[in-house]
Amino acid sequence: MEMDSNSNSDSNSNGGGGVAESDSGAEDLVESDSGWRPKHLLFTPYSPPTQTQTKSQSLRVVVRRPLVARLTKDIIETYQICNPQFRYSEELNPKRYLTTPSIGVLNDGFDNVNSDLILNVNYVLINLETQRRYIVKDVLGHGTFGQVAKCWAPDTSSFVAVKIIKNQTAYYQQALVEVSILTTLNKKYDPEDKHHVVRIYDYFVYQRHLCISFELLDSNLYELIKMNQFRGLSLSIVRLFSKQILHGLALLKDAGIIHCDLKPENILLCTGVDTTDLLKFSLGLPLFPGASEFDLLRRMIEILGGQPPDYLLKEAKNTNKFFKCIGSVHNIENGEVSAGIRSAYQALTEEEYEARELKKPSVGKEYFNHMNLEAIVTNYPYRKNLAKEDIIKESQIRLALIDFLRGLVEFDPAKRWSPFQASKHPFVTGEPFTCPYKPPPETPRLPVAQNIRVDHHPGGGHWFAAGLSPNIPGRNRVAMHNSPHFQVVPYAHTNSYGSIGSYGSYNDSTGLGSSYGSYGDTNSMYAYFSPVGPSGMNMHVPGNVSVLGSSPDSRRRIVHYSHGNGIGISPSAGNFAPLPLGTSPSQFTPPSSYGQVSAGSPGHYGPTSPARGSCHGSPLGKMAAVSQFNRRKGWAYPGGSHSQDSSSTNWQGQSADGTSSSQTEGNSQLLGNSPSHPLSNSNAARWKHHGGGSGISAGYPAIQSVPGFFALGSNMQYSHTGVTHDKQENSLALPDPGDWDPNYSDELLLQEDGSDLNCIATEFSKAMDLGSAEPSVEQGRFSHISGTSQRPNGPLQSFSRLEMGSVPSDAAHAGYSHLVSKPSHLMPHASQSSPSRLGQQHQRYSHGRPIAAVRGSDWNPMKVQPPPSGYNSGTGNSSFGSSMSWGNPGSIEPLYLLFEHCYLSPLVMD
Ligand SMILES: Nc1ncnc2c1ncn2[C@@H]1O[C@H](COP(=O)(O)OP(=O)(O)OP(=O)(O)O)[C@@H](O)[C@H]1O
Repeated sequence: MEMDSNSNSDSNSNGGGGVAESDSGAEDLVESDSGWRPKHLLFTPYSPPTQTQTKSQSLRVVVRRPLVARLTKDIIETYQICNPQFRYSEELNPKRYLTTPSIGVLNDGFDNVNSDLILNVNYVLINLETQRRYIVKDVLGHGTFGQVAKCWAPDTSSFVAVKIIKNQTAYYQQALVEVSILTTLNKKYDPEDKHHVVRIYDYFVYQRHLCISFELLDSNLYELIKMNQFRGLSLSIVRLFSKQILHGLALLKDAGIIHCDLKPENILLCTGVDTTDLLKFSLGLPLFPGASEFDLLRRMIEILGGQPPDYLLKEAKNTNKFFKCIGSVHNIENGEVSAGIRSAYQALTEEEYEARELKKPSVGKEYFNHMNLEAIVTNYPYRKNLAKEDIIKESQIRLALIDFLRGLVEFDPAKRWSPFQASKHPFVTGEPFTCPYKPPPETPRLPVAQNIRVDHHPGGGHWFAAGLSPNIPGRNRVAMHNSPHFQVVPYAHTNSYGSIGSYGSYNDSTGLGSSYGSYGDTNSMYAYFSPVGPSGMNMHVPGNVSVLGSSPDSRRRIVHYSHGNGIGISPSAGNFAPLPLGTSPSQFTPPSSYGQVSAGSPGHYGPTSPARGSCHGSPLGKMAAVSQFNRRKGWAYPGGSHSQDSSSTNWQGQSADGTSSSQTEGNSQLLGNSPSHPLSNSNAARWKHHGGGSGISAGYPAIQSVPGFFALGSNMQYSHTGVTHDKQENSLALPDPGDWDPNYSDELLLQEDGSDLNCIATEFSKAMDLGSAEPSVEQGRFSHISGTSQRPNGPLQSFSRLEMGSVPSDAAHAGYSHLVSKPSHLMPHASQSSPSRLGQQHQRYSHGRPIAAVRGSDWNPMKVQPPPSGYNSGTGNSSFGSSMSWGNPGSIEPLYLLFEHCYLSPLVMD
């Protein structure tokens, strides 16, 4: 072959040369004409080649492409040289599947056995309404709800992350809630993208899968910690993260949203973190690596030196499971706790628990020799070779950290700091720490949902509007839904509640430690809903009452959300449906004995899935569980339930007397003093040190973030009002979980608590018209971004500051029409005029999640008992057990505050 013979020429000298060159051919001609003339050859005057020469020359073109190029990027050309008949066609390419398993067994072969859309590289997702295309390039991650793919959006010449929801009803519906929440947060609460909430760009249905397009972010916190070999992060990074997370939480609080799945995987980084800063200090301590609820509670009581207050224990569902009554509950009859009076409850010992429950509790191993927070933190070995003054400085920061943590994990929700209060802590602000921290009064909150207006976009690529339905056995594509008047109405589970808090992953759910750290306010919200009204949301604000509705027509049904119910958490964040699927176990937890939704478990749902787990079949999961707490708290949820029709698949109006007393922000101020944390509880002392312990074995339930103690943002209360509710007329035969979950039964739902038939807000998603995630472009946004350290390379898209769902009409007004080629659901951030964005993304992804945290040799190893020489210890002691092993993420319980479905994207180094 010509290519082969020429490949021995001096191609190496021109490895990166052009496609074809003719130098050597010319030399040959000269030689053949005049023989060998060594000296003169180089300087022979130029003369145009003769015809013969030209012909000869064309026959001897040398392709000086390097072999590797010819066999890779030039392979098609090479093939054609080998075989002139060869014609390339993209279709001949073998598909590189990104989804596992990749065998199509559902949804006409589009979905695998897990109801995941089978993706391959270059698979094109299309928003059929806008014709916007998303070309799949890679998979970024998996979650309970589906896959997240890195996609190229040709429209905007940018990469985005597209979450492709499993083709199942519950997931679809819950994902719509995610869309609602994020749209609201983006547009209404954080139009300038200052609060570290991921931006949503678009959503649509493709091949029966709801697809949600997000800004592309980077690694998640779990990956970062993992890369650092689970040794924690430097205090400065912890501080930075805390600050940004708290800002995000504060926003959620204002929006009346509770994040129920805080875990490292749900904190995404914006850019690579400067890992050199990891070299200063590390405190990667999983404070509560509980292997079971019992174990978790035991650790919390021991390490924090207290226990939940009696007024909570009195109401908690599972108090009897973990506590024994040792005193009179008289003093707490009215929800009061008298200071100084010994608790009426004492935590069970391991033996007592076993005797009561007839099973041994799973108990994980102990990592610390010191069994209270102060000792653990202060005795953590200092980095070796640290100068004395640095040790003093760091010890001060550690004290601040202890106080900070105390405020976050305070047992008593009445004393627990709000995100805003926590964000002012010296540990976060970097100010000198004067112990104890006195939090400032909570800022007055915005009335929840006030002025929110969500346009209804029935044709907006919606699943139903597109005439599609999820893959529900017995139900096919739903043509009847293909109506402009159709409004997505999820199936109803008005009577479903999981256990309190976010511990669907436990084998035994506890009633403790839920997210009851909220205060009510006196605002109320009405939600109007019409099954037929194509109109937008209509707000009416009578006094301090905000109204969220979808139609003014007479068929509306009204829900009155009162925020005046005192301490207790909103059952549903009011204007959003609860999370029907609960949470997924973090990777950062012990292995779960429950099967999380996994690629290999078709039809199996997460531990708090609609079908199983601690929700007892509840599709509502934790949000609903919270309502149960409120319901039990008389002042939080007065009166009984008055569901109109608990079995209806449609929106169920709620009634309430509206007279519930309010515990307003003022209360929180009063109660929000610096918590004192005396190791007063006798239980703390009673917990034995389980040195070495039994270790964490497979089959342990996953431990979520500590239930309740991290849910700082909650303020919406749900209560009954006297409002009557129109019955939904257009009752659609919407799917029941029994249709798709073989293990579902109504009995299971009722089994939990038959009185809870009108548990709140799962229905709200029915009333929640999803505004399109249409962005607008604002001049200010660009300058803002360039002027701040927040996501400097982040998206330049912004949603309208106006009403949610409004068409992106202000782009032109803002003078940015040149950036928007056409009205777009997608942000224009990655337009050609935004090279930094593209560059950034490239940079981020070409590294394949570029955060690399390499611990220097001067780090304290985590296995430090006794501490290696050269380590300083603040007290001269090492506090770590010799058995401590940090290599197994499964044994670590995170101390991180994380968001589910409202991803924070916090991490840009100052
Ligand atoms: N915008 C994004 N940019 C980059 N990666 C992302 C983005 N969104 C999600 N991911 C990756 O995909 C993973 C799964 O996403 P996500 O948590 O949203 O799914 P999920 O089904 O809601 O998960 P779960 O409910 O189990 O937490 C994340 O942990 C993250 O690694």
